[in-house]
Amino acid sequence: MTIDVLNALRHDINEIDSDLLVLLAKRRRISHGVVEYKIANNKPIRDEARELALLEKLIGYGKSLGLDAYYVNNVFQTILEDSVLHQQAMLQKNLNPDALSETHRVTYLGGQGSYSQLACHKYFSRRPGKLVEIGCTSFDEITGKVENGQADFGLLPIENTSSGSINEVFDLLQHAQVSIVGEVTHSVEHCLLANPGTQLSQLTKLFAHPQPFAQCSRFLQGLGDLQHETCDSTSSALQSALNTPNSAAIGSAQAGKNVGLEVIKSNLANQSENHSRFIVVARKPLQASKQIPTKTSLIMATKQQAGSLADALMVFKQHQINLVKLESRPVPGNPWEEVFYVDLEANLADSQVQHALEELKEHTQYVRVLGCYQSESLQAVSVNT
Ligand SMILES: O=C(O)C(=O)C[C@]1(C(=O)O)C=C[C@@H](O)C=C1
Repeated sequence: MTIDVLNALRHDINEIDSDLLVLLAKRRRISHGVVEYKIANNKPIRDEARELALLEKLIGYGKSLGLDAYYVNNVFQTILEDSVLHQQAMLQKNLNPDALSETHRVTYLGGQGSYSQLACHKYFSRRPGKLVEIGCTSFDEITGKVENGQADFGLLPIENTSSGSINEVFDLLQHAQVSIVGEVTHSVEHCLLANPGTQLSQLTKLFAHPQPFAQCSRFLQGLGDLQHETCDSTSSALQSALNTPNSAAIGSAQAGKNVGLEVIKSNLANQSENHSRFIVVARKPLQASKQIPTKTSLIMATKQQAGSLADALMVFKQHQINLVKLESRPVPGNPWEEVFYVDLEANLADSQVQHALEELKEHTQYVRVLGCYQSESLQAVSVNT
């Protein structure tokens, strides 16, 4: 085969790929039309029976074209996830027209290439409008900018599959005057990034935010005696590595590429599936539609008596509310007192949630709702392939 033949084949592939994109954009536009029907008829956005029927039909058709079921299923699950999340975001915009304006001023930790920036792009890609990004160097600064109106939204990492809950953010939520209005999960693929030509064996110093250090602890133990320097954010770690000979930073491959650092080792995280969940906060709460899956987050301090936490949790059971997260944190200045962070798989507007909150008062010193928001963890429908 000559190079001309290869070029001709690549040209054909390019054309097909462009056609696929045109069709995907067209599909998305049509699904936006479906939202209007669902809003007008008060129907849930997600229709799992329709998704199942669609996937089964496509898998069958794919087989007749020589495409295996696994491949077809994967491609269309991705398309459906995009479709559902887009529709849900549209519905939320429809419900909160003033809060979700044409320009979103968003503040997050770090700058170019930080994981928070990647998560911010993912979240706002489904919420059309001009994005004005404001990088910060601490979580306090993020909530501060939201509180004083310099930013409309703030993005805070709250938990990670390798390192667990991010306590600093939970503690901040005790006093910050913000509401949780959304969440986004982003996969975090840590790499060791160094100036081009640097070998692993030459490294004497490592820069990273405390979170990547914690999430890659097993890999780092195996590296021996390297000096660790903690940085405010992954972006500042990258800059430090860039300016320090025989050093490296922990960050994403994309972030390294943006600033001219090379990947010298990838897949560093303790868990192969390393994901971070971020919450999106705003000054005022947003209304969350009952047509989409939602979470309600709250903080409560139980009474200082035996069994009060169990009694409080029983309230959720009695009202058949699924509790998906429970985290305890000390109260600053009050030794041995704890507050509990609770995520419920429910909508604040549901009557059973309202009743539960009322009953909860009997077993707690205080309860504060942090927000009710669209849950972005979508469970894919399961198809027999
Ligand atoms: O058919 C619908 O009801 C749609 O909203 C479209 C669509 C899709 O993209 O195919 C999206 C969401 C539903 O869960 C099912 C299907």
